[in-house]
Amino acid sequence: MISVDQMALVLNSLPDPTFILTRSGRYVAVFGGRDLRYYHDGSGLVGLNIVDVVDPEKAHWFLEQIELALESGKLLIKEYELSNSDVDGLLEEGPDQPIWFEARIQALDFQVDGEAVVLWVASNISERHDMESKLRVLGDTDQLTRLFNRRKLEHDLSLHHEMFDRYSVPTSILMFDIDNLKNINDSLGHYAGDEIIMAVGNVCRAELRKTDIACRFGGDEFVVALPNIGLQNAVSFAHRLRERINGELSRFSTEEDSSTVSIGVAEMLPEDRSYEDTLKRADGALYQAKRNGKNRVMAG
Ligand SMILES: Nc1nc2c(ncn2[C@@H]2O[C@H](COP(=O)(O)OP(=O)(O)OP(=O)(O)O)[C@@H](O)[C@H]2O)c(=O)[nH]1
Repeated sequence: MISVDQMALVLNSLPDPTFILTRSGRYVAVFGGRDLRYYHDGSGLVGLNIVDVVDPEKAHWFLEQIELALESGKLLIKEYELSNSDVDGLLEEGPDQPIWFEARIQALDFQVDGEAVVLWVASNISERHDMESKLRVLGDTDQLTRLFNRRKLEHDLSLHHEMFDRYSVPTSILMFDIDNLKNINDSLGHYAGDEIIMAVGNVCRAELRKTDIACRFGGDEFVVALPNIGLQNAVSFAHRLRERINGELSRFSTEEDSSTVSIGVAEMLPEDRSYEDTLKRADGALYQAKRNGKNRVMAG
C-alpha cells in the first residue's frame, strides 16, 4: 500500500495539469502539470472562479462542459485552445504560443462545500493538433499546383449546392483545360508541361477571391467555383482569366502549337439535383469550346 504522503506526491507528479472544479466553476485543487515546456503553473488558480479568470464566452463554455460531465456521469472528452494571456492568475513562465488542450472531464462521487465537483485533466495536444491540421490541408491539396484537389472541390460544391437549394444563392462553375498540352509535352518535354500546369495554378491564385474555390480537377483540367456569381458575370470573369492565363503561357507556345486554355462555364440551376449536374454542363460547354477551335470561352 502506498501512504497518503506518497499519494500526494503521485498527484503532484501527474504529467498533465489536473483540476478539481465545482459546478459553479471554482478551482478547488490543482495537481501536476509541472513541466514548463508544456504548461504554465496553474496552482495560483486555487480558490478562484473560472468566471473571474477567463472572458465570459470562454467561461460559459467551461461551465457548460462541467454541467455536461456532471449530468452524464460519463467521461467527457473535448478539445479547446487557450493561451496563458487568456487566463488571469497563470504565471508567465511556460509556452509562448497558445496551447491546444484535450480535456478529460469526469464527475467525482463527492461534493466540496455542498457543490458537485469534476476532475478536469488538461493535456497539451498542440503537436498532434498541428499535425492533424497539416494532414487535413495536405489531403485537400494538389501537390503540383497547391490548388485544392478534386476531393475538396466536390466537398465544397456539395455545400454550395445545399446553399443554393435553401437560399437560391447561385454558384457558377468554370471548367477549363489546357490546349495542346500533349504536343507541347512531346516537343518541350514533360517538365515544361509541369511548368505550364503550375503557371495556371499561380494565375488562379492571383486572380481569385478568398471565397472562390480553385482546383486541379485532374491532368490538365481545372475547375473554379465562384460562389454568389451568376452566369453572365462568370462568363466575363472567364474571359479575363483566359487572357491572363494565355499571357502567362505564351512563353511555352511552339511553332506548331499555341499554349492556351479553353473554358466552359455553367451556373447552378433550380432543376440541378446536385452540383454534378452543373459540373456536367460546364464540361459540355468546355467540349464545345474545344470543338469550336479551342482558346475560347463557351457557356453551357
Ligand atoms: N507535363 C504534364 N503533363 C500532363 C500532366 N497531367 C496530364 N498531362 C498531359 O496532358 C495531356 C492531356 O490530354 P488532352 O487534354 O487530351 O491533350 P491536349 O493535347 O491538351 O488536347 P486538347 O485538350 O484537345 O487541346 C496528356 O498528354 C497528359 O499526359 C502533368 O501533370 N504534367
